[in-house]
Amino acid sequence: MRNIILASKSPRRIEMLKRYCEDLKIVSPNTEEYVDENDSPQTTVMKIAFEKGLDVYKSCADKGIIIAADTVVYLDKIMGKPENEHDAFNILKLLSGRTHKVYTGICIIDSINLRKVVDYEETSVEFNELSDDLIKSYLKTGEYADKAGGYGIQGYGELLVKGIDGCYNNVKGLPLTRLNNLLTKHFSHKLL
Ligand SMILES: Cc1cn([C@H]2C[C@H](O)[C@@H](COP(=O)(O)OP(=O)(O)OP(=O)(O)O)O2)c(=O)[nH]c1=O
Repeated sequence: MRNIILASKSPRRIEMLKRYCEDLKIVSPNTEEYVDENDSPQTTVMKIAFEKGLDVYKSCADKGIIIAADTVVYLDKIMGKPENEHDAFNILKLLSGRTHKVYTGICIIDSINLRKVVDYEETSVEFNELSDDLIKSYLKTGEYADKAGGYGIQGYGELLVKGIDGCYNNVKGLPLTRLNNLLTKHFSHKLL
């Protein structure tokens, strides 16, 4: 049985993958998340996921299948985690009453057989009209801080969302179905 190594410090990614990998090894990547203005959101998340995977490939003594991911929100521009509460307020104002895309890039590296696959998943998320009062109440929960786009669909952020089209887990930061398909097709490994 090959080691599965998650290159992430995201509590959501850890929780999601742990359900399928009892002996999951977790290694935090040490990378700067640089966004090139000329890149599409799809290219951006794949590049950053690859950088995270490569960093852990270089630093981790254990060999196995390394999985890394990166999530951004896209509406008119690429949005990562808000810098502060004010930034989060402006992002949520922009998302209010509109449909945005969430992209998660996945990078899988087999450090034994030296194979690598990079891909992404896309989900559309429609937001309710958000009053300034609702945004302020939401920000008070503090949930916005470590989330792309300043909200968490799996938390109080569910009240901001009118509907989604596509993979729910992709919005939470790890598209499990796409990951399982990639693992099965390219690495002969099944999550279940
Ligand atoms: C939109 C949205 C994002 N998110 C999270 C998923 C990601 O953890 C985070 C985006 O940040 P990322 O930079 O993708 O990941 P991270 O810094 O949390 O973790 P690591 O780089 O160590 O893997 O936003 C939610 O949890 N719920 C949501 O609804």
